[in-house]
Amino acid sequence: MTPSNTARAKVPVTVITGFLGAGKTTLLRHVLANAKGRRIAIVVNEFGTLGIDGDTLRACGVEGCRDEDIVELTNGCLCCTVADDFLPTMEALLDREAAPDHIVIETSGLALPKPLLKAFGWPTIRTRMTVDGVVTVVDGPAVAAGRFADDPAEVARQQAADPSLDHDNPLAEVYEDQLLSADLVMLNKTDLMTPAQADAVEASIRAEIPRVVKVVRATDGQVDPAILLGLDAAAEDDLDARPSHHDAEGGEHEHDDFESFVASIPEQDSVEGFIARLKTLAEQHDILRMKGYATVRGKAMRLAVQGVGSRFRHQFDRALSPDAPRTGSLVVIGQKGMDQSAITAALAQG
Ligand SMILES: Nc1nc2c(ncn2[C@@H]2O[C@H](COP(=O)(O)OP(=O)(O)OP(=O)(O)O)[C@@H](O)[C@H]2O)c(=O)[nH]1
Repeated sequence: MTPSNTARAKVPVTVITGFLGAGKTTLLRHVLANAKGRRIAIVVNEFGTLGIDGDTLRACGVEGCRDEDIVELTNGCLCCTVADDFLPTMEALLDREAAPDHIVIETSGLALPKPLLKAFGWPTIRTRMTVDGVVTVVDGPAVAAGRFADDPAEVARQQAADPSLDHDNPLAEVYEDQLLSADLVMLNKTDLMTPAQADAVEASIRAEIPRVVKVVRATDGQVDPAILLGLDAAAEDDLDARPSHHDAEGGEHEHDDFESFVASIPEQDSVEGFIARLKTLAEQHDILRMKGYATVRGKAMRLAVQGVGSRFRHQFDRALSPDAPRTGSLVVIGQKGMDQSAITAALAQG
């Protein structure tokens, strides 16, 4: 049986990765809205315990996106919970009466894709699925603003002190590992960039990856799914071409460079005042990501809030039941050592 026939006997899996807030869920909603009758199962992995992404997808109201087709794995990165969570989840999807035509896995924004790709070598799933491709979503403006770049002087200083160290910037390591595993890179949020900035970011992406990968530019993940699904990469058999900062450590890695917590939000007086306070908090505490829901005095709808760094989007997304508590919750994700009590106290103000 030729490889492509063998691959056809397997359910194709697309891994969507990319740093916190790059636009993975937004892309996923777009793929689902344009599934063209394909039965797509979704596995959503969250770093925090509040399943915001799964909730966002369920709210998308897309015909091809049934609740039972969305599997949420919260509280930990798939790359660390492969044996406990990931494998049983994938086997359960395959054992369904009507197995999906395609499975799409959205990793957490802090996941390192390579350990996940290795899991597809496990005997129980190796003969039944193949990694059709790894799609890495890049937050273009964040890269343009140097969010993941190392300070060259600092790296030189550290390397002078310890030649084996290439950098210890946890943001850069995660970002680079997510690029190094890619079959296709989606340079997203081009609406927030000049063409020259997008060109520079694309050049930096290509310089980072030691092989030719396709780079597509997008806004709100609006890329034809036919470009993303059907790459036929069999990435599980191509691991050597996808180096990782953590190969040297035997593939083991922790996420103790980052932390997340869920903060309760009392009813807010106004949307404007609430968002302005969130922006200030994100800047003061270098918060990487905030996402969740709030209630606003006099409003019968729930306010969905999404923050990437100090950039926020919000919308009233669904009606609140009259007897629902007038409180909200926000997942806050940052680097280790962020002042959780100060952030919690600031968010506790109405
Ligand atoms: N301006 C702009 N905002 C975008 C674009 N794509 C996504 N966003 C916004 O960026 C925020 C994060 O988008 P998500 O799709 O939730 O990002 P994510 O990668 O799934 O985030 P995590 O799962 O937390 O890592 C949301 O407010 C989106 O509306 C884009 O192309 N342009």
